[in-house]
Amino acid sequence: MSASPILITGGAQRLGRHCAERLVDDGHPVIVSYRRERPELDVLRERGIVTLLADFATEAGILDFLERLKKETTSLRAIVHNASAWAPDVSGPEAGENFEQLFRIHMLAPYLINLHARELLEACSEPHRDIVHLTDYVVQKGSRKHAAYAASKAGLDNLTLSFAAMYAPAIQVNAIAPAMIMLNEGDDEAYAEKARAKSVMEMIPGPGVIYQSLRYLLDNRYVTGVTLPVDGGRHLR
Ligand SMILES: NC(=O)C1=CN([C@@H]2O[C@H](COP(=O)(O)OP(=O)(O)OC[C@H]3O[C@@H](n4cnc5c(N)ncnc54)[C@H](OP(=O)(O)O)[C@@H]3O)[C@@H](O)[C@H]2O)C=CC1
Ligand SMILES: Nc1nc2c(c(=O)[nH]1)N=C([C@H](O)[C@@H](O)CO)CN2
Repeated sequence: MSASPILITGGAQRLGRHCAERLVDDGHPVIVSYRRERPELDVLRERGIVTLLADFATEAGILDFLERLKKETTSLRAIVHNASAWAPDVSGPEAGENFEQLFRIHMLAPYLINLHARELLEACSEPHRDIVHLTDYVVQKGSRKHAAYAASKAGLDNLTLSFAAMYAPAIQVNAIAPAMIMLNEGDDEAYAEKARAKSVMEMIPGPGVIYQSLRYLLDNRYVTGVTLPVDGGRHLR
């Protein structure tokens, strides 16, 4: 019997892409969802990664993705909810739509995918099945410029508890809460220096630390309903 794939949403770039490639290196079949076509996706396809188009900005987009996911596979080893928009708050008439879009990407998509793909996880013949939510350190603290983003990630963090209780013991459900893992294009040295100074580890570690955390959750048989902070000790500053 062939191994069940691991689904990573928003896996075309940065942390999701790094995890997808490392999982393939470790021998796992992988499915990634992507929103925008780009040449880098061909590199993933050449490595055997299945790529599925998905836009979680609308409920229809989420349900359409689920339909195509079920045509692609009959089982899943794990789901990693990584897709995200780090959209700043806006004022004026677009504020409500911005909030609702972040709610759909960070909360409604994981909620509906967890509900509708439960049967795929239960069909996995391996002993471990996992759901992992990528949240954010700001869930604890709020954010002056990304309040809607932080609130929707806080909702995702809370869903970790409910799904962990609902799906135990068959499926473990946990969250990873990162802070400053990778700079964005256009961030300058002054921004990087400020970012490094926010944690006691004083570094910008890169995506390897997220893969290590994901690997830990995938391999562990007794951890569920927890949020694993990966933030360089922000609370100690
Ligand atoms: N990077 C960091 O330092 C930190 C990251 N995190 C969290 O870790 C996770 C990964 O971070 P990072 O790699 O930086 O994330 P990115 O900002 O690179 O986003 C990941 C993917 O989400 C996809 N996405 C965005 N909007 C939608 C949508 N409407 N529908 C479907 N997919 C969408 C994008 O797809 P496409 O590219 O195809 O448009 C993108 O590739 C995220 O959940 C993030 O919030 C938390 C704290 C710090
Ligand atoms: N979806 C995303 N979420 C976050 C990103 C990002 O690029 N995409 N970036 C951050 C920052 O690195 C932040 O941790 C430091 O300013 C947070 N979330």
